[in-house]
Amino acid sequence: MALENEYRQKSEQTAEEKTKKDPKGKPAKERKPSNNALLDRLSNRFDKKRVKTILGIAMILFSFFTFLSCFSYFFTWTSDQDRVLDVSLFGFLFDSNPEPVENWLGKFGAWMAHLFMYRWFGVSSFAISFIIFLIGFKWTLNILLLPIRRSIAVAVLFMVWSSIFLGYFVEHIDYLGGTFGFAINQWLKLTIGSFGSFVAIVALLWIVLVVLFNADIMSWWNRAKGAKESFFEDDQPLHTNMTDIHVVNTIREDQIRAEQEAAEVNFDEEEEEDESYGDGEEESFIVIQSGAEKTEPELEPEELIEEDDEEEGDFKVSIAKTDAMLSDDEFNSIRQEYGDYDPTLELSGYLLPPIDLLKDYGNGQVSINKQELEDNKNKIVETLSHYKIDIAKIKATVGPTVTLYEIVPAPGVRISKIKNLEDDIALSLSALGIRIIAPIPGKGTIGIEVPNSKPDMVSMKSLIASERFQNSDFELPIVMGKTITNETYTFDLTKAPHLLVAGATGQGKSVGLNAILVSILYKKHPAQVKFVLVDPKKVELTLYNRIERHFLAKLPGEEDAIITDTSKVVNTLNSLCIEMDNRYELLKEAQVRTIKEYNAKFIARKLNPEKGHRYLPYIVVLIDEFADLIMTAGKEVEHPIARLAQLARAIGIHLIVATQRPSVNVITGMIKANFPARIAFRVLSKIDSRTILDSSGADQLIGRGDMLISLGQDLIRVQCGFADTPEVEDICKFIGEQRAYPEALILPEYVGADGGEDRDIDLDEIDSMFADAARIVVINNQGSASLLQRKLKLGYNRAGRIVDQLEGYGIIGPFQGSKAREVLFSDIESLEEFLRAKGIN
Ligand SMILES: Nc1ncnc2c1ncn2[C@@H]1O[C@H](COP(=O)(O)OP(=O)(O)OP(=O)(O)O)[C@@H](O)[C@H]1O
Repeated sequence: MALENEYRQKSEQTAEEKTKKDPKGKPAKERKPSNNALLDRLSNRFDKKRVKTILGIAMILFSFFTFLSCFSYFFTWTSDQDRVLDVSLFGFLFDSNPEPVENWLGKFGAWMAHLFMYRWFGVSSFAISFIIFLIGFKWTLNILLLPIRRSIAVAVLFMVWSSIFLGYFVEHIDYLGGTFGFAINQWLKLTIGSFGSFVAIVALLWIVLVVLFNADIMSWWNRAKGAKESFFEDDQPLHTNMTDIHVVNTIREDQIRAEQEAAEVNFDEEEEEDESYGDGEEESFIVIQSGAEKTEPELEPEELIEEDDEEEGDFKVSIAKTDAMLSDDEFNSIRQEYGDYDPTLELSGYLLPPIDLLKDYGNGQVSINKQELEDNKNKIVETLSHYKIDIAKIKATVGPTVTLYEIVPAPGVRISKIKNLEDDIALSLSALGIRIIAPIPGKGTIGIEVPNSKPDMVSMKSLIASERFQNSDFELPIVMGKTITNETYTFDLTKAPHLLVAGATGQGKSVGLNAILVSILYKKHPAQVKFVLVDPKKVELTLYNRIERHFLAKLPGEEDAIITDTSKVVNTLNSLCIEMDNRYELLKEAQVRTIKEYNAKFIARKLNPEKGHRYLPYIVVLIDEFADLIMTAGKEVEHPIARLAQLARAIGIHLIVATQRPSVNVITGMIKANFPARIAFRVLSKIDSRTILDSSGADQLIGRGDMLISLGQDLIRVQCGFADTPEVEDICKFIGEQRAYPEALILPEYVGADGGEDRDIDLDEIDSMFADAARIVVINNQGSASLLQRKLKLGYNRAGRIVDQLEGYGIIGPFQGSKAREVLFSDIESLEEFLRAKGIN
């Protein structure tokens, strides 16, 4: 119905327009065309598209002309050269010599061929004809034979190179390398000699291949051995299978469509018989002549835009034409030209730090002291024999700092008996840091780890340069150190997915954190990963200030990216929670489950940036001195950390939390549950070791980078890689001096804690029993109104109000249905500190 009405309205409008026409049937505006209208029509006639088409035809002709004249040059140059040598085109075309030239395309052909073949690039100049033809063809027929920009780049670079190449080998045939190739070779041979020139030319070819195709020679060779592929498919190794791509960059697609539309407009214009009737708008419709009003049923009413009738009874209908569709080939060729999205493009010249910024400590080999091994073995066997434990077999594996003695006990020996002898064996070996692993998982032997008297240092250089690390295809590769069997220990932070690091002061924690950061810096581009660094000690991470605009993220309006102030930590963590929620929203819209899938889709241009999609870098949040933070900010930090730890793995936010004091009020159950991956440097007590690792062992480490890593399953003893502060400084300097983004990655704004959760609760309104109620819920570890009712003899309503206030202050968690509310303070001391800070008694 609505469509019918619309159609009727349009018919009426047309009738009105008809009455405006003069008796001869011409539209009123056409009767006296003003000068302006004429000008408009002229400019319409010579619009950009038409000029392009004309130029395109000229270019195609010219390309054929240059091709033929150059081709004929091979046969005619000997007789023509005298005449074209050193004369201008004009002088040559209008000289008085009546004798014809030999070139098949006359004087102009002879002159052009001489220019291309002799004066410019020799035979390689055919590339010029090819480029002109390609552009002409595109402009004329709007058909892309090959990706234009890429083809020009390929043609020009190869033209230059082959001209030099031919000039090197065949000096006496001028038209092979042209004057360009000849002159460059002259200069090269003079400067670096004949052999040097040859090497330079080969190197230049390599550079050209790398520049154009990011050439990986070996993979080409392998592919060449396999299937035969087309030239331009071959040279774009990054492209995914084109047929899989369903969405193209919409801006680009619209442009192409608009261009095609424009092309047809002009075409229609010429078809029209009475051009004086057409104005710019009318020209964009196909004109269908019909006998009478019968056309109506065949048209969608909304498509009918205008009727332009000259004679009564005749019915001329204009319909809006539908959008032109690209053929599959056209679509793919455009996409080929555009290529995948490259997140690193903005800093495309970025260089990863070179390995020589790191120092060698030792020769990277484990030094073996046979005498020591023998002595230790004897002492172990002796000690055990004192306790009547017989050994069937003993074997030693020497690591950088520790040697593992594997024992196969005689049948009938109880394993726990050996385990209990830890201290006795340590005494007999007079060594610290003996650890007994009974049994070694998956081996059926008992391990005794004994520190070497002269431990070897593991340099970060040897780890970074290791094949295992360099060949790893992890998303966030970390190389931590060497295991007891001297293997490089690497893991993927995204799989961890969060790390808890603990160790008493001076045991190598800061060095370990540097190893983590350095690993990522040696493998990742600034577009791929960002760090949020929290350093309450204010001195440990300041080195990384230099890479702020490359690798760091910060809150809007903040001066420093490295956070040293506790209150800012709370804001930053909450801001990260917002970023997490935003990222989940993006993932939902993209219908993917992880950041990896999301980025892959974005790179393949399947997600539209206009809809808020963007390439998502990983965010690594590193918090040093977590204990300090918990002491000052309490639950305010614990809460967002727990939230991030629970949810952030899929959207690429990974936490590394380090602490000197791994006590239970710092590493609470909530934190522990969400940090399955733990690294323990030496701690001072068994209890601390249990808190961090859920087992003892960290208290028996020897310090100086000796550590235990648990990524969820087994405990692995690793000697941490060492990179000294000046080395880290050099790496940061190297990165910092390169071109950077205008600023650090800006995190979403968060209305701070001072203005956040407890802002809407007025201190004056706080119940006089609030502090007591808070103590009761913390002591009883139960956040319920009924508890307060009972203990404080309160009415239901007042107890309910106090519970709301406790929640508002972050002392208890939100309402959880039938479950009791979670109490967010684990001990009364931290609550008292919190209450004092808030001025509540
Ligand atoms: N992997 C290692 N190899 C060799 N020596 C190391 C290693 N790690 C640490 N050390 C030595 O131990 C010293 C202290 O290390 P580090 O500064 O990392 O301790 P820390 O645990 O961070 O102490 P704090 O918590 O007080 O900052 C270093 O200066 C270095 O001499």
